[in-house]
Amino acid sequence: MEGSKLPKPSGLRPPQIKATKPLAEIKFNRMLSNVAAQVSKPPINLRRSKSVTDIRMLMEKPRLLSKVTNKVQSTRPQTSKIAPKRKAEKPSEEVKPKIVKQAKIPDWDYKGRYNQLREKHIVLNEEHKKQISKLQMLEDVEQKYNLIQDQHNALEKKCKTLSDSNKALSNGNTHLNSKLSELQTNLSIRTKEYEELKENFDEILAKDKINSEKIEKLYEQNNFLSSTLGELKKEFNHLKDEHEKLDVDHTILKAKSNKLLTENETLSRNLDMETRNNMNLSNSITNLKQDVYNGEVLRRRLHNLIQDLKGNIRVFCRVRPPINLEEQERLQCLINYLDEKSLEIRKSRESISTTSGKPTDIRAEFSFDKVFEPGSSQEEIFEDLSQLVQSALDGYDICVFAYGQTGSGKTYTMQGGESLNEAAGWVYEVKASFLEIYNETVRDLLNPNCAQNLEIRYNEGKGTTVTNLTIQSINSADELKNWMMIAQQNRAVAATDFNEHSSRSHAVTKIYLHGQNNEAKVFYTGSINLVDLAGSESAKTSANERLIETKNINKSLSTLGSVMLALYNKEKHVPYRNSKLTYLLQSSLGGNSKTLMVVNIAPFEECYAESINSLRFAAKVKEVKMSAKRNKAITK
Ligand SMILES: Nc1ncnc2c1ncn2[C@@H]1O[C@H](COP(=O)(O)OP(=O)(O)OP(=O)(O)O)[C@@H](O)[C@H]1O
Repeated sequence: MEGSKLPKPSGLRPPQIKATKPLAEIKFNRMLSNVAAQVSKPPINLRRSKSVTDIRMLMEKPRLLSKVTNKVQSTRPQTSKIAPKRKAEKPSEEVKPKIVKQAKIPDWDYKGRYNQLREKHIVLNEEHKKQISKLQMLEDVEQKYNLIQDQHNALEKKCKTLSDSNKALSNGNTHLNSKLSELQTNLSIRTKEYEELKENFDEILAKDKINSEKIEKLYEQNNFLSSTLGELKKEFNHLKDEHEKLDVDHTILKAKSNKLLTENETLSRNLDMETRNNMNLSNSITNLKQDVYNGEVLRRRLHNLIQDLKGNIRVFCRVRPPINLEEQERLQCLINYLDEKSLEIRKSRESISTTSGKPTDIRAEFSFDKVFEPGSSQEEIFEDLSQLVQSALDGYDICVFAYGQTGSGKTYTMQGGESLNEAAGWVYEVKASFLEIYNETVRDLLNPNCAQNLEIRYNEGKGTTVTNLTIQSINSADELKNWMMIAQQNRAVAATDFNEHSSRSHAVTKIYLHGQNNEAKVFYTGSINLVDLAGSESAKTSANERLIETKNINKSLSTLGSVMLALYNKEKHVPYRNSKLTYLLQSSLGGNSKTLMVVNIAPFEECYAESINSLRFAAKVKEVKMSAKRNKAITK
């Protein structure tokens, strides 16, 4: 400053200047060294001094400031709104005066030296100005520094406070840590407990689900039961009403009951008497039943005795009537029915000799067990036949033959009905078989197309049987008739000169009877053979093509006669085996049977010869006597 006020050099020789450093420079240097010494000293109160030495310090301020700022920042929370620190300013190098080394001017050259100094002065003057402005700036900085220092102090205080709080927090933290570990332990225990509880809870949930389902079902049941209960309540009310009514009735009935009880006691006494009477009656019934059975046994014995007395072979004669106008116009024999057992037969009047006036034909008289006139009915025939049926029911084998020439009425007679005796505690099981013998061959009339062989077998104990023969159970007379019709339709039918539908075979209907008396615990087995014989006309009257049939028929019929005769003569050998018919009927023609022969004759004169033959044959049969033995009664 002083330099700027230096006087202008005169034209004189410049004063001698010692070769020492200029004064300003020396001062300046001194100042700098002071500043340096101050800086190295311990901190000072910056406010106290505003000297140039302090300037040096001030130059150092940014560094201190930055240190303080850094400390404050490290203690201060990040959210502090303090303005960002200013960039520390390095001590400017421009402070040092830039002295250009110049060529050494000789001491004597004052002017030169003056100029040189002048230049230096100018430079230093400028430098001074700069330093002044910088000083000004430093003063500002100082103010700021003071402000910052205050802030720093405040911050330090705060920092201390914070440190204290930090310590307190640290202590708290330790406490909290111990608490935390405690809590963690608790937490693990609680977690375990929680897991257990969770498991329990899950179990409970599962149970709850099941229970919910059960509850739903129970709800449904409850609803159903509620509705049922409602209905039951209604019913209950209804029943209650009825119960009340019944109560009333009950009272009335009780009164009646008491009355009846009294009556009952009286009746009870009477009943005891009745029971005693009933027991007496029951005993009487048992005795009577026994009497009935004994009477039945006696009746059977007597019946059989009568049948025996009548003869085991009985012969009926039946004369059939002309059945239509044409037959009525035909010439007829003269038949006199002498009584119910005999008849006389002869040719019509036209046969009487015109010369002698005496009949030219043979006059014949026959006696039988019964003679049935043309007007007699099936019922009349059956009335007599039924005695034999009764014998069959009593355990005898019965054989009923219808003998006679073709068209004489054999089949008609055999088709008569029958009734079964179910009286006196007897129950009968009836079966039937139907067969025919045609040209010595046996055929099942219920199974005419049967391919199997039907063979007749005779067994001494069992009687005669036919292999593969159909034996049909019969439940009523109508059923039997029905089967008989079927069998009749299946018979071999062939036309003959005498009867268009004449049968050319022997038909045997066998009815098997099994009688059982459950009270007496006995049963009998008997049978009825209804034999519809083939026509008995002689061979000469038959058509040629039927000759073989006729021969077979006549052979079997003559064998039948021979068998009868042998039985009549009590011959040892009876020729049953000579024909299928006699072989089949062996057990029914022998000693253990009762036989009825119905000889049928036609009333026509042209049949006279055959009628005489038939009547003679029947008369012979009538002579045969047999002693029939009843099948043994089997007691259960
Ligand atoms: N007592 C009777 N009353 C009424 N009609 C009868 C009587 N007997 C037989 N007839 C009738 O005479 C006819 C011949 O009778 P039926 O066929 O019974 O003879 P048949 O001797 O059995 O002959 P065949 O040997 O050819 O079998 C039949 O039309 C039958 O109805």
